[in-house]
Amino acid sequence: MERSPAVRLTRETLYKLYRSSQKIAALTCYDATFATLLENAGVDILLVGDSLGNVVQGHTDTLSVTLDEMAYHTRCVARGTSRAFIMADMPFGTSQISPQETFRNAARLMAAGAQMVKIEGGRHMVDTVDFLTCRGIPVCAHIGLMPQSVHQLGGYRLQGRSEIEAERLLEDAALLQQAGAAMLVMELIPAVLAEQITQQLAIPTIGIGAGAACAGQVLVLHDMLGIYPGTSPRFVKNFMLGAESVQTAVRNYVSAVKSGQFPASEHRF
Ligand SMILES: Nc1nc(=O)c2c([nH]1)NC[C@@H]1CN(c3ccc(C(=O)N[C@@H](CCC(=O)O)C(=O)O)cc3)CN21
Ligand SMILES: CC(C)C(=O)C(=O)O
Ligand SMILES: [Mg+2]
Repeated sequence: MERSPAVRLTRETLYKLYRSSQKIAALTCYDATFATLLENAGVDILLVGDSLGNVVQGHTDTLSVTLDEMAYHTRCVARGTSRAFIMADMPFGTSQISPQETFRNAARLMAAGAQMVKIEGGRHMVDTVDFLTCRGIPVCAHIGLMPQSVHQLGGYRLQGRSEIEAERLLEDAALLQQAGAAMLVMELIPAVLAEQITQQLAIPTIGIGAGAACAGQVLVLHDMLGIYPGTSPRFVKNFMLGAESVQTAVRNYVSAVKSGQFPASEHRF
């Protein structure tokens, strides 16, 4: 039975895709026009990413993006959609102090139209994930390369290379799921590790630079349209090449994710 069009795609619908082994297609989105386009092209999750610091604001990292800015872009995306699932990033500095403060900040993004917030961090975010989840805010955890920690990590580098690092990420994933995380984004980790983590978990994993075994994939919109200046990371594919319109490019991305064709071996580590 089709739900009424007024009802937004729910987390249960995403879980249904996951349980029936259908891949979840996600893209970042920052405004109403693209929100409508992506929704009509079949994108399951619109992520209002703090990557807007790079692609919208022209910064070289995501660190200066504010909660007000995230709420503004979340409102723009929400107005452009009627059924897409909207996830919003908690920007740098809004989830680090305490679970209480994080809840207050996350509530702003939920009020702006998000159905779930995403928080960068491993085991040290367990209390926060539990606090939010118990109080009605679904959380997507984000491990591996955490761009908000770029100065700690020493660059946008592949994570989980050594056995010790890989073991730690496996444990982080299990702890975050146990704390109530509804989904898990894994960024820039070896494909075999992402596969192991995906198999270990009962919640959907969404990969970016994490191979094809994840339950879903996400890319930055401007990267997959080939319009972000500079050289792209290895995990990016330009879907505008050979496509006659933006709509077609996005549709091709959705089918490539659903069929498991993307990411191919040249996009993995
Ligand atoms: N436009 C855009 N796309 C993104 O994917 C993105 C942003 N902005 N802003 C926030 C972070 C930064 N990200 C990045 C940035 C650079 C690399 C990168 O250059 N990676 C190289 C080296 C990997 C390695 O071998 O260690 C690569 O080839 O993928 C990866 C992720 C991901 N996020
Ligand atoms: C790349 C995705 C996962 C993200 O966090 C963002 O766009 O900010
Ligand atoms: Mg982000």
